[in-house]
Amino acid sequence: MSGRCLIADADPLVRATVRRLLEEQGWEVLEAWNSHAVHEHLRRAPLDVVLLDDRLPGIPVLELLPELREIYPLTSLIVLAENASIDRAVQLVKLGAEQFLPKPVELPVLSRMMECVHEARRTRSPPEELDPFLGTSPLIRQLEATAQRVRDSGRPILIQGETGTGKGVLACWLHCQGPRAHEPLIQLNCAGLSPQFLETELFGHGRGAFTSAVSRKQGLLERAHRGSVFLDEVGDMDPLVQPKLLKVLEERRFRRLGEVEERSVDIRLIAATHQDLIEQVRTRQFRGDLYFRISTLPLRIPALRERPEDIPLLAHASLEQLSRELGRPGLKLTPQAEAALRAYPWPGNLRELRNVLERAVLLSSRSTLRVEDLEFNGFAIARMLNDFPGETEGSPELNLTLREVERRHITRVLEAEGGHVGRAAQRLGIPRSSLYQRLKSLGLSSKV
Ligand SMILES: Nc1ncnc2c1ncn2[C@@H]1O[C@H](COP(=O)(O)OP(=O)(O)OP(=O)(O)O)[C@@H](O)[C@H]1O
Repeated sequence: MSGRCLIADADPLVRATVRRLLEEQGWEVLEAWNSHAVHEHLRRAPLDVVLLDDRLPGIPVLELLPELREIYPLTSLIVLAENASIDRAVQLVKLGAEQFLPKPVELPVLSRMMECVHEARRTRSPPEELDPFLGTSPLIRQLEATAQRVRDSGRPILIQGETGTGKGVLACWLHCQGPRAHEPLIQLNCAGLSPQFLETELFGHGRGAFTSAVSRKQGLLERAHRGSVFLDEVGDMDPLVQPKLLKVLEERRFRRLGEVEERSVDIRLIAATHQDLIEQVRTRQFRGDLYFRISTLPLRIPALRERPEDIPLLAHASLEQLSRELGRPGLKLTPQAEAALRAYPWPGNLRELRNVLERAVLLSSRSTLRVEDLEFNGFAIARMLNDFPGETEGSPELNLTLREVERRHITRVLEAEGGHVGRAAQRLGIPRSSLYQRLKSLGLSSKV
């Protein structure tokens, strides 16, 4: 058996006994005598299992467990407890303990438990990582090249892109492929958070900082020490909190709410937004100094409609994933269904593509999906089915030429944009001049 485990117990005798047993089983064993040392070990390198004494000095185990669960979801936590009741065991498991073992520890029981944990970890399939750069379009190739260049820099990164373009997926890639990969990645969505909640989440608070602050709380920045913080929807960050974030980025120092003592922290910020931050700076919703600080390395993820040539590849990758997840091998699309996917403007981007395909797979018993299996959102569905009608034998629309399909699609996008050629061209992913040329060659007018 192999794996890295940590025995966290203030009693050196317990540590030595457990260490001997586990080393005989082939585990690499580390020791900690308080909660601080547990965090230190976990920060340095990933651990498969942490054996945690219920009365470990430092942060109380009831606080430590959910914290570890959140920051290190892949580490198994086993609590060792003296005179513990069933209620206590249930409470510990609810807070994130995977197993519970009464003290004094019976070594054969511990040995068996570690074998089970090892077996469960061995058979647990790793979460599937999504490739943020799937596609051959110049826009996505350029994004990958820029992301590769900025990946290893410790400077803040700003990811911009419409909803569902994969900003979160790219943030994970930047962290997991970068030099901080073995340190925590902590994520927070700033949308809709009150300034006080956002501040305590980020910076933590001291005891009595406000009425309900009965104990001290470590903020996300501290938990992300040496790792990365992913702040999603950073454009929604309350203006009261923005200068405090700027201070952390510039001086690497901050204060917990209600404390005077300054703490230092080393984090890499990855921020994301679907908003136009420059416009927000202009309207004074976002501080200019913070914008300049976080936007030195900007990455813009293109919308799906700007790279329609990537849609078939992305759709097939999603179908392969769905095949594995749902046990439905050989999922495919008819050429007409593929064309319908390419023609749709995808306001919800990759998230919507995945949803449309998942719904189609779940609702259809066919393994080759047809146009009528695809259900697009709202108004688009009627139009899509008009343009790409059912694939029943002999359907006259099957005889539509590509030119006719193109004509119908351009008309539809122009209508949706109220005849605005610039915006329609953007949606179609082509330059304005090309759209004018196409309108002319198809005998269409931009007036709708
Ligand atoms: N590279 C990708 N390959 C396949 N699917 C993807 C990819 N990127 C994103 N998705 C799909 O889109 C969903 C949304 O991704 P993500 O949350 O990263 O987008 P986002 O831009 O952060 O969205 P929001 O603006 O709403 O926060 C994912 O759960 C996944 O289903």
